[in-house]
Amino acid sequence: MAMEVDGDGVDGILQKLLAPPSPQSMQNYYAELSKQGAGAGLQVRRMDGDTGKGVFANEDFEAEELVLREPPLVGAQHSRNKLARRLLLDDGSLSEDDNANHDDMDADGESTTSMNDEDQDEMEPEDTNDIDDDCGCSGESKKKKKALPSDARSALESGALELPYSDRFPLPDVVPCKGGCSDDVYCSDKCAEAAWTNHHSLLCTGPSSRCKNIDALVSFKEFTNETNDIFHIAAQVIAATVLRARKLEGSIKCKHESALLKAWEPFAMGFKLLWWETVALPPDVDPADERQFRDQMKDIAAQSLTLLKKAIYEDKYDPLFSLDVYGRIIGMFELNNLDLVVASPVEDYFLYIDDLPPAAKAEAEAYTKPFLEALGDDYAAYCEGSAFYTLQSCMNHSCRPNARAFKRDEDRDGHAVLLALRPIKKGEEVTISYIDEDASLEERRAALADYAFLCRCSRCLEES
Ligand SMILES: C[S@@+](CC[C@H](N)C(=O)[O-])C[C@H]1O[C@@H](n2cnc3c(N)ncnc32)[C@H](O)[C@@H]1O
Repeated sequence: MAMEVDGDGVDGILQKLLAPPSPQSMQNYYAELSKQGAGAGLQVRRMDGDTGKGVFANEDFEAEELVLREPPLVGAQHSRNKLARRLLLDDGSLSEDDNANHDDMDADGESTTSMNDEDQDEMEPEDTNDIDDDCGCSGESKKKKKALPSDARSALESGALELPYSDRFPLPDVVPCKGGCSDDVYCSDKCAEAAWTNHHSLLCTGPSSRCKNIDALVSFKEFTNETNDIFHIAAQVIAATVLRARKLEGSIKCKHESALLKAWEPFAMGFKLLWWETVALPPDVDPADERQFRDQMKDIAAQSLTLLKKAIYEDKYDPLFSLDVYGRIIGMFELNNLDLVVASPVEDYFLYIDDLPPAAKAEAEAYTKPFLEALGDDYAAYCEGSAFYTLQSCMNHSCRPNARAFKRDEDRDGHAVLLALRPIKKGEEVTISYIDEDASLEERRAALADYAFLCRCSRCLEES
């Protein structure tokens, strides 16, 4: 059945989905966000020249003052991190509970954020604020592990053994997915409900899923895990748009086109370039093979889209499922996302034991040592993912930034948190650094190549 269109035809709607938002719609959208309390004290404005839009202070901020705290629009834990954690659990970890809550970015838990530019082969977190770069990710364990004696594991599981001082480290509840899949778990019913309503009901592989072809969805997820996590996020964007468009049609009798465009609005605001044309050429690819490399990336994206379409395609929203839109969603994420790192409560527990006075430590370690040996370096495994934030993603880079992403003690969830690095005056642009700004001009330029622009900040202009 052909798509029922309201007037512009399928190509016209596709063009509207791909077009940058008009200054008026942008102003209305961000003003509405601000009314809802997001980014009060900030204003998004189009910049002079070709830098697109930027974020400006609408009030004075003191040094170290909170500039922005906002929830993610979409995000996911890296599948490699998830799989590694599952292996870790099978391998005899303390309890499945330590994996709770972090599979979804709305979850509670201590986390750090940083601008992310990782490629499919580079899963290292960069610049994770208050956590060392050597993150001890469970996928990269160095210390040799020792199998956990089975009696120790079963004693813990049956409740016969309680680890010393563990009552001081209450682990969050694990809320399973509403649809019955085992792909995701949540920290609360609210969190599970929000993900279900937003995107997960269409992307769930469990018995109550609203996806019409679960086998295809499973194939899509397997393909994504093997190739690039970014496709999980692109699927979330598409599913969220479809679900919102359906709701809008139901509630205000919007025709398909208007419902689709309205549902797409939050993503329409994001800065978008075609992913395969934007990614920086990896150092091991000969520049002479650049075209071939980009075509390969495009081909992988096309394969993943074919699988996703088999699972959740709706002909009335056909333009949303085009390769052009898919490539720009991925490009938007690649250029704008933040890394999110959630520290494991298991690490806090072992550090606490390590810090006990000698006698108490020796007594506690009689119980904890086999568990620590079974975990190896993974005792400190973080939950890592990345997410897209509406306002933070509008912030331009500066090699002399006046704000930075940082988690304070009270920021124990997946929100992006930005603090002023120095006093910021009303009317001044708020900027963050996407890279390590302590590097030389040449190194900074090389690092920013991943973001596909030549920096025109005041420092680069001075130094060049
Ligand atoms: C995360 S977005 C920032 C918001 C963006 N200006 C917009 O219109 O949505 C990153 C993009 O903004 C532009 N940009 C950010 N910082 C810049 C800078 N210092 N110099 C030149 N362009 C910059 C580049 O095009 C970059 O790819």
